[in-house]
Amino acid sequence: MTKPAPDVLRIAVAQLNPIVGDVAGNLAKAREARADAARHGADLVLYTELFIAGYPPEDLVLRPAFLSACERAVKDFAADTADGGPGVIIGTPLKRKSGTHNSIIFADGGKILAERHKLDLPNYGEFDEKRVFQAGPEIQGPVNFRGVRLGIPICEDIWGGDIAICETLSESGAEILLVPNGSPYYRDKVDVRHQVVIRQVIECGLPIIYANQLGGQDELVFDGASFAINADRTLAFQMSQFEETVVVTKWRRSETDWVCADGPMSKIPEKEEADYRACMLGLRDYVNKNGFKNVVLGLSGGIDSAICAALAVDALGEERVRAVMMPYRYTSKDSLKDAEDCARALGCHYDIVPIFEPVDGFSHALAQLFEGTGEGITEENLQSRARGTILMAISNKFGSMVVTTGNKSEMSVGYATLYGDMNGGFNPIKDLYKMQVYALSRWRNGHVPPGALGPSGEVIPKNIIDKAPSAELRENQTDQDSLPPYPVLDDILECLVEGEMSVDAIVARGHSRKTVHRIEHLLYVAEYKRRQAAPGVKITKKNFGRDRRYPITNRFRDRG
Ligand SMILES: Nc1ncnc2c1ncn2[C@@H]1O[C@H](COP(=O)(O)OP(=O)(O)OC[C@H]2O[C@@H]([n+]3cccc(C(=O)O)c3)[C@H](O)[C@@H]2O)[C@@H](O)[C@H]1O
Ligand SMILES: Nc1ncnc2c1ncn2[C@@H]1O[C@H](COP(=O)(O)OP(=O)(O)OP(=O)(O)O)[C@@H](O)[C@H]1O
Ligand SMILES: NC(=O)CC[C@H](N)C(=O)O
Repeated sequence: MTKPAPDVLRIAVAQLNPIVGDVAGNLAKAREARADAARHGADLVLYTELFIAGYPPEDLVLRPAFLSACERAVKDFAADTADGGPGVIIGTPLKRKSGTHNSIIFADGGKILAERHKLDLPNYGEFDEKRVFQAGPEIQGPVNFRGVRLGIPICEDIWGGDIAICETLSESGAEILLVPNGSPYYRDKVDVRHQVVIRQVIECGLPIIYANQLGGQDELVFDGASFAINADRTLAFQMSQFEETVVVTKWRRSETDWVCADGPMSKIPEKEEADYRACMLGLRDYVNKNGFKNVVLGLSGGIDSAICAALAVDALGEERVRAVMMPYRYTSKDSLKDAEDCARALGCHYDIVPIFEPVDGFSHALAQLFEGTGEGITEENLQSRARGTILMAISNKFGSMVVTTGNKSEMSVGYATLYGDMNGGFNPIKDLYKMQVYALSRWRNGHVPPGALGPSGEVIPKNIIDKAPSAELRENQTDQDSLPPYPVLDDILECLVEGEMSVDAIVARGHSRKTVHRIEHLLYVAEYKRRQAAPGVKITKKNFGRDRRYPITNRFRDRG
C-alpha cells in the first residue's frame, strides 16, 4: 500500500562552504549537515550546485579521476540514506553518454531516485561552463519524493534563458522547485536574485527555494543568502549572508499550493557592510584554503594598506598578521605615526624595516650605467621594488603570504610598480575604487562586522582618512599631482570599465574630453600590468579578472 502524500515537508537548506577539489572533505561536510538536519526533523536536505566538487571546479572536470571521485562520493552518500533519515539533493559532475554534465543526484531510502542535468550553461562574465560541461539533453520532469513532486532546475536554468524550464516543470506536475546554486557575490546581487526568482514564480506559479553556496574561491565570493519565494510572490524565508548555516524550513500543503510555514528571516547587510564582509571572507578563505598560517603586508600610513591590514586582522586574527613599515627618505613623520597607530589599534605584529641601504645599494650598482641620466620614475620604482623584495623575503622565511594592496582606481590606470608594490599572493581591495576604499574605512571605524576577529573602534586612524593620499616616492608628492581628483577619476573609470560607455557619453556627464581620453589611454596601456597582478576579491559586476578580457596589444581609442 502506498503511503498518502504528506501535507507537511521539512526541507533543510545546507548553505555550506566547500573546498574545490576536496571531495572527501566536502562529503564529510555534507554528512555532518545531514546528521544535523536529521536531528531537527528534516525530510530532505538541499545542497548547493556541484557541492561535492566545490564550485566552480573549472578544468578539474576534464580529469577522469576527478569525475570518478565525485561520482563515488555521491553514490556513498546516497547509500547513507538507507538509514531512513532525510533524502538528499546534492550537486556533482556526472559523465554520461550524452556528455559531462553539471548535475545533481536525488537520493532517498538508500537509492538514487533520479539524476538531473543543468540545461542552461552560463558562459559570460566569470562563468565558462560550456568549456567543460555539456548541457543536459532534455528537460526532465519532477522527481516524486515521498509523494511530493519536486522540480530541480540548476542555477542558470532559472535565470531566464531561451528554454522555459520552470514553466515546463510546472506543466509536468511539479509542486515546489528546489534550485541548487553557485551564485557569486557582486554588489546588490541579493536583489537581483530575488527579482529573478520572483519572475519565475510569476511564470510558473510555484514556490521556489534558492540554495546558494558560501565561501571564497579564488576571485569569487559566494555569499549564501539562500531564500525562497512563495507561490504568492512573498518572501518565504531568508537565510543569512556570508555565514555557513543549515536551516530546516517547514512547508505545508494548502488547497492550492505549498506554503512556507516556518523559516528564518535574516537581515541582509547594507552596501558597505556587504562589500566589507565579502572582502573579508574572500581573503580569509584564500589564505586558509591555500594553507597559509599567516600574512604580511607593507603598512605605509596610507589608506589602502590600512584597510588591507584591517581586513586581514578581521579575517585571520591579529596574531596571524604582520605589518611592516619600510621608511625611506620621503616617508613623512605623519606616515610613520599613522602606520604605527593603525597597527597598534589593530593589535597585529608591527615591524620597521628601513630601505635606505637596499635602495642606495641598487643606485650604486647602477650609477655607472645610468651616468648622465636624470632621476625619475626609475628611481621611484627602486623604492617600491626594495619594499616588494623585503616582503617576499619575509614571506619566504616565515611562510607568510604577502597581501597586496592596489585599489581598482590604481589598477585601472597602472599606478603601481610591477615586481614592487604589485608583489603579493592576493589582493582584498582589487575591485574597490579609491572612493569605495574611503567609504568602507569609515564604515569599519564605526562597526565590527559579524564574524570579524578584529577589535572595535577607530582601527583606521582618522588622519589616514583625512590626509591627501601620496605614494611618497619623491618630495611633496600627492596622487592628485598626476591624476584627476578621485571622485572624478572613479566616475570616469566606472563609466569605462563597468559601463563600457563611449567617450562622448562620459563627456556628457560633465567631464573634460581631454581627461576622459587620457584616462581611457591609461586604462588600455595598463592591461599588461593587470595580467601580471595577483588575484583579488570580485565586488563589482565587472572585475579585472574573468569579467573583463581586453587585449594587451590594442591600438583602439574611442575618438568618435
Ligand atoms: N605593453 C607592455 N607589455 C609588457 N611589458 C611592458 C609593457 N609596457 C611596459 N612594460 C614594462 O613595464 C615597465 C614599466 O612598468 P613599471 O616598472 O611598473 O613602471 P611604470 O609603470 O613606468 O611606473 C610605475 C608607476 O606607478 C606609479 N606608482 C608606483 C608605486 C606606487 C604608486 C601609488 O600611487 O601607489 C604609484 C608611479 O608613479 C608610476 O607612474 C617597463 O619598463 C617595461 O619593462
Ligand atoms: N613606507 C612604506 N612602508 C611600508 N609599505 C609601504 C610604504 N610605502 C608603500 N608601501 C606599500 O606599497 C603599497 C603602495 O603604496 P603607495 O604608498 O605607493 O601608495 P598607495 O597606493 O596610496 O597605498 P597606501 O594608501 O597604502 O599608501 C602600500 O599600500 C604599501 O603596502
Ligand atoms: N552557477 C550559475 O549557473 C550561476 C549563474 C547565475 N547567473 C548567477 O550569477 O547566479
